[in-house]
Amino acid sequence: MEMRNDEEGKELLNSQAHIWNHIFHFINSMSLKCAVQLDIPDIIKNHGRPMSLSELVAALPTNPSRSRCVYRLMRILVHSGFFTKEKIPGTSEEEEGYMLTPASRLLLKDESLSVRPFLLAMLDPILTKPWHNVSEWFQNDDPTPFDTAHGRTFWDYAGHEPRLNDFFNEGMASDARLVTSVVVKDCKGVFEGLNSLVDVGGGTGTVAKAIADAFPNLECTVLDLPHVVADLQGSGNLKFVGGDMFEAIPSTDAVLLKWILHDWSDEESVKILKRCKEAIPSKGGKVIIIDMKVENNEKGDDKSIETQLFFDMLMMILLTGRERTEKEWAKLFVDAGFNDYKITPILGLRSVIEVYP
Ligand SMILES: C[S@@+](CC[C@H](N)C(=O)[O-])C[C@H]1O[C@@H](n2cnc3c(N)ncnc32)[C@H](O)[C@@H]1O
Ligand SMILES: O=c1cc(-c2ccc(O)cc2)oc2c(O)c(O)ccc12
Repeated sequence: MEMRNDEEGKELLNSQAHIWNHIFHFINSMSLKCAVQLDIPDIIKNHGRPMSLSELVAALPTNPSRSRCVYRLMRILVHSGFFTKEKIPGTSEEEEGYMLTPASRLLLKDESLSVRPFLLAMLDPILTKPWHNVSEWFQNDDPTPFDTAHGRTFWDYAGHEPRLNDFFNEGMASDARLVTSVVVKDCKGVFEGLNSLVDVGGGTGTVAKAIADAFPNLECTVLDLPHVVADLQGSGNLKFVGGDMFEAIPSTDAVLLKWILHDWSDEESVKILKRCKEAIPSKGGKVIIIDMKVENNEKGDDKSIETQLFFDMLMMILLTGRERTEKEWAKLFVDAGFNDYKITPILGLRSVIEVYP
């Protein structure tokens, strides 16, 4: 390629930088994974004041010859907003130490809304391997790149690999704590008047437990795959049932589907919704969906557009699912035989969608 004038030269350099930044994006994720595996966020938090590089190196289980490399790791993570550098009180003016930011606080081990389990799961070779099989999958007829990489479905793999199962269920539970705190506080009306609720694909029961506690007269049941609920004990108005939502859902006034339908294709989602319709009364029954409603928009700098595109790709690579616009949600409801729906945005991209028979 020949450079013809200044404008073209500038464009060429910008294009090269654009490609380099895309090629090297994984360095941000992997540097963060390394910091989390070394427990750097917890070490800095426990230090209680800005932590100098030498204090950090001394607290880490690393080879002493790596101290300059710790500096380089921290430098990229300061740049990407996971740590800041602040003056250390009581030291000479130049001395600076590392502090947490709101983002690295969400990576602490004992933070109730911690994203740590998801970070470790997402960047584990089990879940990064399928990304190397995407072009192969485009040319074969496997259900997902995950199947191409591992020879079985995500849910089957999770049932046989406790590490993935534990990270995944822990990650889901921390997200469930965040969403439930909002739903139980701001969407009380959604559950009022109901006597029973089945949380289908309710995982380890974080959401159902919070709802059961907030509404003591509501009988709550978690239905999930047998390996997920095997060791879980219900109490009071909460119980756990092992089963398959494609086969049957226990009769109930309302079914809750939180982060379920985006895991599945339209055909599979219609099947699930039909099972839900069979489980609820045709008068007064409803399905309560908590999921993303996305905009049909791939342009723009808005961070939330990037998040929705990432989630949509994640659903394509690991599962057979997708993120949906309001029009796409409405088509699912009609195809499953429902008559009406109401969407209430609750948290960022996520909404409560009440669907009526
Ligand atoms: C993305 S997670 C959502 C968990 C929970 N609803 C939440 O939002 O925290 C999907 C859940 O569906 C469950 N699941 C997958 N296939 C299922 C099936 N055939 N029947 C019942 N549950 C299933 C998984 O075990 C998992 O707990
Ligand atoms: O495999 C996943 C991961 C997530 C996920 C990752 C990171 C976060 O901060 C939040 C969520 O979410 C998933 C999900 O909602 C799902 O239905 C299936 C798989 C995953």
